[in-house]
Amino acid sequence: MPRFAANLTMLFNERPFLDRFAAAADAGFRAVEFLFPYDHPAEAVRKAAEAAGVQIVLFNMPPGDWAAGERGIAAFPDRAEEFSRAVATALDYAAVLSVPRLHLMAGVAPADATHLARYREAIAEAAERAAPLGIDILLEPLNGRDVPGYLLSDFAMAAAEIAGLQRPNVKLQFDIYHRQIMHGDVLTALKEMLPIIGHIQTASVPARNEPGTGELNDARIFEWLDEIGYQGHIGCEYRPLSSTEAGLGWIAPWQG
Ligand SMILES: O=C(O)[C@@H](O)C(=O)CO
Ligand SMILES: [Mg+2]
Repeated sequence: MPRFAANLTMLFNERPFLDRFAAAADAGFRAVEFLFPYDHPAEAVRKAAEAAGVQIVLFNMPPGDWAAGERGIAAFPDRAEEFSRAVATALDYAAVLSVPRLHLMAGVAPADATHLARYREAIAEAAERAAPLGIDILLEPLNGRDVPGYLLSDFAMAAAEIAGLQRPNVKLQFDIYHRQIMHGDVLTALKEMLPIIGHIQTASVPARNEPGTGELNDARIFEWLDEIGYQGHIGCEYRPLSSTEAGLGWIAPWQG
């Protein structure tokens, strides 16, 4: 049976961030993920998750100036010091929150030799510092329609980077929504990439709403993940069509 994690950046965001943990638990979720916890002290986030009885399975490292459109700083040679501080911040939060994986965003940058070399160096640094804490560093290709110019939009490139780095705690964040927009062939790719997948996320395509409302047979994909032996969580990273709760009918058959 697939295990779903509510993405608290997109779901239950009718409420303040710290209230979303209890709302997710009330809706039957036992796990959550989100983009960024950094507006709140780690201890406050830990207490909210603990009180709700939910496990936090993923969040992102600081991405630079998100409001200004930045989507990561890893690929920029002149941001190396800021990147090192971001690693420290993310690892501090992950330790308090007992979170086993962090998404490292590349940045909106050309995939030229300079940016690629720095990207690899940054991933290696994050992986090296995360390894003793048992934390995985995840790379997620983002589709080029939502994030034009993002350095990592190709799943084969992500797989090649992970293979090239040869660090067991660097893994792929396979977001089915981005995969379908960029390449399609979702079932085959999930099976082939399973050995390097550290986390999966889902949403309908193309509108990024509830599973079951788009062009893919999402129920079949969830069955497939069981068939191929995926053991991790599936992050529900979609924008509800109306309220979060009103749109949760799709999950009933999977909540046991
Ligand atoms: O798919 C996404 O957009 C997220 O998983 C993310 O981390 C970057 O926006
Ligand atoms: Mg995603």
